[in-house]
Amino acid sequence: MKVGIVGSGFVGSTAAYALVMQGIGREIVMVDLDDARAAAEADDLFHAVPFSHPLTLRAGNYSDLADSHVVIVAAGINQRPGESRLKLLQRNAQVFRDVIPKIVEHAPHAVLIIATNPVDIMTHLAGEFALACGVPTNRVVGSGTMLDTARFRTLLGMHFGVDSHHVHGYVVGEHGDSEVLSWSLATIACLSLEEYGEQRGVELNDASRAEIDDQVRRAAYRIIKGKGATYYGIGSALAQLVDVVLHDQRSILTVCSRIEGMDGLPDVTISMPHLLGGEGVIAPVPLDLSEDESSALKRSAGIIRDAIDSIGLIKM
Ligand SMILES: NC(=O)C1=CN([C@@H]2O[C@H](COP(=O)(O)OP(=O)(O)OC[C@H]3O[C@@H](n4cnc5c(N)ncnc54)[C@H](O)[C@@H]3O)[C@@H](O)[C@H]2O)C=CC1
Ligand SMILES: CC(=O)C(=O)O
Repeated sequence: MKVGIVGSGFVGSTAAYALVMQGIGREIVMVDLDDARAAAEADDLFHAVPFSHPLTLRAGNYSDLADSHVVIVAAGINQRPGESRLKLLQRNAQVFRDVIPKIVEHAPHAVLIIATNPVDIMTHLAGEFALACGVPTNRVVGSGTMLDTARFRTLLGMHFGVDSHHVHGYVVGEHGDSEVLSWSLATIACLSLEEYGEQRGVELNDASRAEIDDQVRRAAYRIIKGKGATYYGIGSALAQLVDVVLHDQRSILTVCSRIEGMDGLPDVTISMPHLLGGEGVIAPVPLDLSEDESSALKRSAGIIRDAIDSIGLIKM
């Protein structure tokens, strides 16, 4: 099972590392505008194989992506400290005009997993470019709010003293400043957070909610200020997505995909829980959000829609 990675910087190479460590896939090909960087990352990663799982890993060009089952796209620029993801839009849209048609030309049957920011809009663009080349939009999936959901679950787990694997709760909407934490639906052991907290004697007051909200929403800003980039969380999320596709796992994850006409949202690519399998998106799963969360989701969808409109018609 072959996995391509286009954009072999921090995110692309950390995703490759997570694949190697977990033995996901049998062959990995790393592509980058900067050939020397892709070659160096591939060499370094290949030396981890004897300590993990047998697979082959090498740098290549677009034609080497032929027969890939999945291609991760992490090409483009990253935020500078203090910069929002939306600020990257024009420059990364230009990168996608270059890379998506080349990927689709050489790997027409692959599921594309998009990580480049702003990921909702880049996934929308990738979907349009791919569709123009005959690839259905269900095969274009963005990592969306998988990372934000992981951050939310981690912090709730810490607050309540529970392993985050046993905390269920989603972040939906934009992977960005307007994202929506679905507090009203979060559960531990099938109990609402309030019920679980009451049982265990752990209070969840307005101040702790605000603190968790800030820690989730502003996580990337803080990490980028401290070390220039985030990559371990997203690398792990991307590896999970590859695993889901390669093994047709039918998992439910908060990826982003193009959603047309759901719950009064505009035609937009946005993160919601989605059922995912070997061909990418099977279906989004609408949530019964509270009134406030539902309004916040509509607002978030409007921000994504405006950003899509701001780059004008798709031209390749
Ligand atoms: N979706 C998410 O949750 C996350 C997304 N990101 C995003 O991932 C992207 C990559 O971030 P990093 O890996 O940290 O950046 P990086 O700068 O380390 O790597 C980006 C790579 O893309 C390559 N590249 C640029 N233009 C290209 C082109 N036309 N064709 C092929 N390769 C090209 C560059 O040479 C570079 O190696 C950024 O947009 C960042 O914001 C980062 C973290 C989380
Ligand atoms: C950079 C980014 O999108 C994140 O860490 O959430």
